Formats: sequence, structure tokens, C-alpha cells
Amino acid sequence: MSDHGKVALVTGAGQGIGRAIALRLAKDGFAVAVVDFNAETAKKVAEEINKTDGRAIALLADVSDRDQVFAAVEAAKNQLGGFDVIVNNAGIAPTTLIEDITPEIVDRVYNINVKGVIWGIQAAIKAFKSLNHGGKIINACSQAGHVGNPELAIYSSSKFAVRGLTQTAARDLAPLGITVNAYCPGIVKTPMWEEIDHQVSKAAGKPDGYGTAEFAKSITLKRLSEPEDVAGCVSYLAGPDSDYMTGQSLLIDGGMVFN
Ligand SMILES: NC(=O)C1=CN([C@@H]2O[C@H](COP(=O)(O)OP(=O)(O)OC[C@H]3O[C@@H](n4cnc5c(N)ncnc54)[C@H](O)[C@@H]3O)[C@@H](O)[C@H]2O)C=CC1
Ligand SMILES: CC(=O)C(C)=O
Repeated sequence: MSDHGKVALVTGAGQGIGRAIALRLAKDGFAVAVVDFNAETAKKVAEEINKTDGRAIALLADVSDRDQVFAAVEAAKNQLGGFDVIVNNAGIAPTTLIEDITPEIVDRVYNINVKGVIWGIQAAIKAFKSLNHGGKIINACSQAGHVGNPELAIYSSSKFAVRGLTQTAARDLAPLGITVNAYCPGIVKTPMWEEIDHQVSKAAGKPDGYGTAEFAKSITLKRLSEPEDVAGCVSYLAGPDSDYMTGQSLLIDGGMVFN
């Protein structure tokens, strides 16, 4: 309970990695705003936290909509009594073969994965400034933001953008006492990964599981990761032990990519 009394907001927290992060930050002592565009799953995760020792509220927001992100941060600040950490976790990952990419798919992925992070950064700055203190901004990147991933051109490029945003925001926001870092998972067992495996396997004319086996060949630690592996890294980035770190995009991918 090292961060008792602090407030964190996690987007895309209704399932998968975001859910694990919300549960972990609650365990660390944060009051947590569980944000998702799926009201039902967000409510379930908040209830899960409140049933144990934690404190959480569920908020509905589509991160691609700037006004909704600002409203969610404001609601978290008012209802939970502060604002210290934002985790811009929400993202989507449709497979995109280069020749089939359409303007619609580019807009959909960039509106959520890139603009959603920008709106989250801006909304957090506004909240930190109104409270006269700094804070921590944590963005979802990926190993796919370090190396181009096959069949994921638009997704991979969106995560390269998140890495760039993280570095620039770190430089711009340091004078305000705000640190900005990102986490870069490899293959995490979530509904997102299940769908990628299905699409990649189907495109290769193989049964489900083929895509996972292909990607997994490059995992040094020889296992896929659990959402909790990622949540542990985010717990560190949200807590005081990472105070002297900014602009970093931490690989937590079992050794798929080496810097
Ligand atoms: N699963 C994986 O292997 C990896 C995931 N990541 C990143 O981690 C983050 C979380 O991924 P997963 O948990 O696997 O995904 P997921 O698809 O299992 O869960 C994503 C959650 O975000 C929500 N969401 C999606 N679009 C939203 C929007 N516009 N506004 C609000 N909420 C929205 C969904 O409703 C869902 O609850 C993403 O940014 C993803 O790119 C990075 C590397 C690997
Ligand atoms: C989905 C993703 O970000 C991967 C495989 O790194």
C-alpha cells in the first residue's frame, strides 16, 4: 500500500492488460478510475476492486474522443479527490496486410492508439496543473513499437508514434514535474492477442495457434506473458521507485527485442 491516497486512471481497463493494471494499482493503494468504452466490463472491474480492499469507480469514455477523455479525467479527479497517474492503455490491433490498408482502418487505429494517447496526456496535464503538482503519465507501447511486426503495419507504426510521443512529452513536461514513460509488452494472453493469432493463422491457411507459434519463436524466455507480468512493470512506473526515469519505453517482452 505504498501509494495510499493517490489516484490513478487507466483507460481500456475493462479487460486484458488494462484490467490487470487497474487491479494491481488498487493493490498498490491507488484509488482507481476504470475507464473503457465498454460500460459493462468497466463496471465489473471496478466492482471487483471495491469488493476487495480497494477503491474504484467505473467511467465510460471512448479515448478517440478528446472531450470524453477530458471529462473522464475531470470526473476521476472530482470523485476520487485527486489525480496523480494516467495510464493510456486502450488500443486496438487489427491485422493489416500492406496492400489491403484502407483510409478507414488507418483512421480507426490512429484515432485510438495515437490520438487517444495525446488526449490522455493533455487531460492529465490539465488535472496536474489544477492541483499544483506534477504526476506520472504512462503510455501503452509494444515491442511492435521497437521493430516492425509482420502483418501489423498500421498497428506497429501507431506504436512507434507512441514511443516518439513519450520521448517528446518527457522533455516538454519535465519542468512541470511530470514524468512520461511507456511499457512495451510482447505477446500477452488477452482477447487482443487471440484475435491477432486468429487473423494471422487464417491468412496463412493454418489453424488457430499458428500465428502465436510463429511470433513466439523469438521469445527468449520461451513463454507468452500474462497481463500480470505487464501490470508489475506499470506498478513500478506508477510508483516512487521510478521517480528518476522519464522518456523511456520499457520492453517487457520476454526478450523478443533487444535495444
Ligand atoms: N495483448 C498483447 O499481446 C499486447 C498488447 N499491447 C497493448 O496493450 C494495450 C492493451 O491491450 P490488450 O489488453 O491486449 O487489449 P484488449 O483488446 O484485450 O483490451 C483492450 C481494452 O480497451 C478497450 N478499448 C478499446 N478501444 C477503446 C476506446 N476507443 N476507448 C476506450 N476503451 C477502448 C476495450 O474495450 C478493451 O476493454 C493496447 O494498447 C495494446 O496495443 C502491447 C503489446 C502486446
Ligand atoms: C500486439 C502486440 O503489440 C504485439 C504482438 O507486440
